[in-house]
Amino acid sequence: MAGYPQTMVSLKKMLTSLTTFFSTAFVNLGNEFIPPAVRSLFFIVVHYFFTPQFTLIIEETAGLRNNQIYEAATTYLRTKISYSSKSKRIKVSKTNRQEKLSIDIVVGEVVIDHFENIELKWRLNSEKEKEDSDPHIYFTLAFDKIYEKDVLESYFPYVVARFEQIQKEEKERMRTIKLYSRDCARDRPGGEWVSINLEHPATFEKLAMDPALKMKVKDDLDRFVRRKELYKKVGKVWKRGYLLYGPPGTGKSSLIAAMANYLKFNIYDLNLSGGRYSDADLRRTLLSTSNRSILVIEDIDCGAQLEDREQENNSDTPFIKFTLAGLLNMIDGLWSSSGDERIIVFTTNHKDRLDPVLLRPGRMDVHVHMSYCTMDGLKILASNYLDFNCDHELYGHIEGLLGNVEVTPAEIAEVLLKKGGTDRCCSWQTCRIS
Ligand SMILES: Nc1ncnc2c1ncn2[C@@H]1O[C@H](COP(=O)(O)OP(=O)(O)OP(=O)(O)O)[C@@H](O)[C@H]1O
Repeated sequence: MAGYPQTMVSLKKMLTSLTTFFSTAFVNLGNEFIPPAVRSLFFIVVHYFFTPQFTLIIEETAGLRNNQIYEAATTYLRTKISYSSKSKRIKVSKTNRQEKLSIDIVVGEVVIDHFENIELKWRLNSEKEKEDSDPHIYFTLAFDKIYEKDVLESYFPYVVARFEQIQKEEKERMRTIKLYSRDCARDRPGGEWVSINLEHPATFEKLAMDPALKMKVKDDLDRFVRRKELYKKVGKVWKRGYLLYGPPGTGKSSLIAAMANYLKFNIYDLNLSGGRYSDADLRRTLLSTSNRSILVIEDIDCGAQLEDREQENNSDTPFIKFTLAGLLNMIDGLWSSSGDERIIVFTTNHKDRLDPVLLRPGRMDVHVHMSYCTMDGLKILASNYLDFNCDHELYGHIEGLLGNVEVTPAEIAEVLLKKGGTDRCCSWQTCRIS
């Protein structure tokens, strides 16, 4: 209470004592005679009149710098506006780059927030010193005086933390995902990473694959990104390996794009058959990938370029052909010192050709079988390409056909792409799986 005038302290004590006295007396005397509804009304009135309110003023700047609380409140209160019954007007806007409407508090409006059991009334104010001067905009925050310490020591840090979290999420949403591949035209053996923006529209929702498997992959990714502390605790490199296997055209590349879009991770596409790498080249290549990324090594069964380590005789530079196991050991070694939140995805059309040692957990933790099209997959494709979302009389017939033929989602997508856009119902009737 240091810094408060003595009269304020006495006033506070008196009001608090009065509140306590009236409440106790009322409880003791009234419990038997007064109906509960009247009793609660009494408590509201007592609380309203006898608990002193305290108001804080939060200006836009603190000296020459921005006031962090003001900035945090502006963002934080947007998440509270719709819940506040007191707001009669809100500001709404949307630019053509925004997906959603953004809403803002309007000058003069009150936004109510609750923190633990404290009710907090925010109000945005505007004042002009002179007719032609710029308006002075500031927040006031009113609450019961008894919670002063809680507001200053717990509520404000909470608002700032929420603001930082919202900002982080916003940044993640806006992040452009890059697809890196090797530019082998450069002088260096193995080339350099060059990037383009990944504009692959694949999402988990649009992928034609077994719904349970899709959910399993999504859950696994969620668990992986949440478990930073656990990986640290058990001394494991924070990485996860996926093996996607299945015939060509079943959506392995599409799944990788969906994973990148979902996690907002960049993709590094390492085509080992396209470059000639010495040990040092490969190490440099891997070290120049960033955290929060997916390293893709496609078609790992195409072993011609991944035979046993051997040195080529006809060159001064020791170019080396790698075994996959050698490459993975190198990755483990490098990432154990510099890699965080890394995903490595291998694809193959022939899982059976891979050395079982490579398939063990820790190397390839999750095996995902991308299969020929099933009825569930077909319905998703029909919805993607024809906006067709209900059952169709032909579905029974198609299900029978799918049981007898092996057709990839890519093949079906191709047919639907040709048919889509015209008369949808008619085109659906004429799609044939042959
Ligand atoms: N499961 C799927 N869901 C939705 N679309 C798919 C699926 N599989 C294939 N497609 C469509 O077919 C195209 C080719 O598929 P994709 O390249 O993902 O297959 P892949 O299994 O990676 O083939 P490959 O083994 O030849 O690389 C995709 O761009 C997409 O339009």
